[in-house]
Parts: sequence; structure tokens; C-alpha cells
Amino acid sequence: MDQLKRQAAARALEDVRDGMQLGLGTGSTAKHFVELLGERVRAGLKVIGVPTSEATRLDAIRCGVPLTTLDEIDHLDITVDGADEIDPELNLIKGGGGALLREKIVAAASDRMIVIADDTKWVPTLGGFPLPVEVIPFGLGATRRAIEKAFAECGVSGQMAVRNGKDGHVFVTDGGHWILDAQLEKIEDPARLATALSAIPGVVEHGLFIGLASSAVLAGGEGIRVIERRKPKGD
Ligand SMILES: O=C(CO)[C@H](O)[C@H](O)COP(=O)(O)O
Repeated sequence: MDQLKRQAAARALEDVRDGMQLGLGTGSTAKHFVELLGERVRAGLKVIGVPTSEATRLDAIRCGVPLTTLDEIDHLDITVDGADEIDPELNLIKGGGGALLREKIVAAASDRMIVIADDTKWVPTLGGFPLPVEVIPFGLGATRRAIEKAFAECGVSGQMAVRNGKDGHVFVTDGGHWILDAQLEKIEDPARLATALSAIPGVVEHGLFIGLASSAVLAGGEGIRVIERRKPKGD
């Protein structure tokens, strides 16, 4: 599986040109991209990156990839990031690694988002992977109830749990927030659910990435498949 992730990362790297400003995703697949990019940088490629997490920032520094911020530059050419699920419209569930907020800010600031994954992430309908919802700890009970109401209005339901870290304590995001993971099984209308969740006070961000991915590079036993989004970015 790790080989497939690296193959997808290598394929995305083929789209990177000298002088590009890149968003650097988070997770085990995106980490391969950062490592391969580092090799190219050491061979003379001139690029600059914006990391989507503290973990990726440290990886990029280790690999020698120069970094900047979205305060210093006004746009990114390409963001390359992984995903937890990808549907045929290239809508995504992200946030398995807890970096969804920065990942979405960076993807939205990019001309193109290339999603890299092994082909087990390709699904007909989103929802098998628990949907991460990043929340402010204050007033969590009220936020939870509002989220459950939004789920009901959007025709989905399922258990929701506060995410714990490997140490058994509550997982705290890079932004200092908590994550609720919702087991929804099938999200028939992800765009509607995304809009409903975004309207709830206390919800900082959610892991539904609608209309952000431009293409997906899927690596599987049969080789690599590149799927281009049919509609323009943002639709
Ligand atoms: O959204 C993410 C982190 O917040 C990751 O991109 C997603 O969890 C996929 O990770 P991996 O490449 O390790 O399977």
C-alpha cells in the first residue's frame, strides 16, 4: 500500500514546474510527495511550499523544501494532498489526520488541487469513512445537538464521538480545536450537508471538500488512473 501511495505522489510531482508555489498536504501519502519533492529541490528545482500542518512543516524542513505562508504570497499554483474518501464527482472526505482546517484553507487558495491516493480511497458514495467535524470545545453540547439536527435535515444519522489521540487524551488540532467523528455510512447529498454544517456556530470546519479537487491520482494494482474533475473549480 505504501508503494502505491508513493507512486501516486510521484505522478503528481510530474505536474510541478520550476517557480511554482505549492500547497503541501498532510498524511502518509502527502508525506511521500514532500519527500520526493525534497529530492527534486536538492537537484535544483525552485519551488516554495505552504504546509497544511505542523507535521508537514517539520517534514518539509527535514526534506529541504523552502516554506512560506499565505500571508507572504497571494495564491498557490497546485496543492497536492491525500484524502480519506474520493467520490466520482471528486468530492472528498478529509481530516483523518486531523488537518482538515488548514488543508481546506490551502486547497481553496490554490489554482488546482491534486488528490493523491491508493485506489482503496475511491468510493461510489462518501460516508463509509467517519466524517470529521472540527469544533470549538466551548459549548460542545449545543454544537453537537445542532450537528445532529443538521444530519437529520440532510437525511443522515449515526454515532458521533470526540476523537482521542494515540495517548488516549482528547485529540487537539493544530488550531487548538477538537474533532467529532461521525459514522454516517452514506452521504447521498454531500454538498447539502457541507452547507448545513458550515452554518453551525461552534463548527470550525468539516471534512467534506466539495468542488475543491481538480484531479485525483489513484494508484492501484493495475497501474495509475488520473481522474479529472468535469466542472470548473468551486462549482
Ligand atoms: O486528510 C488528511 C489529513 O487530515 C489526509 O490527507 C487523509 O487522512 C489521508 O491520509 P493518508 O494519506 O495517510 O491515508
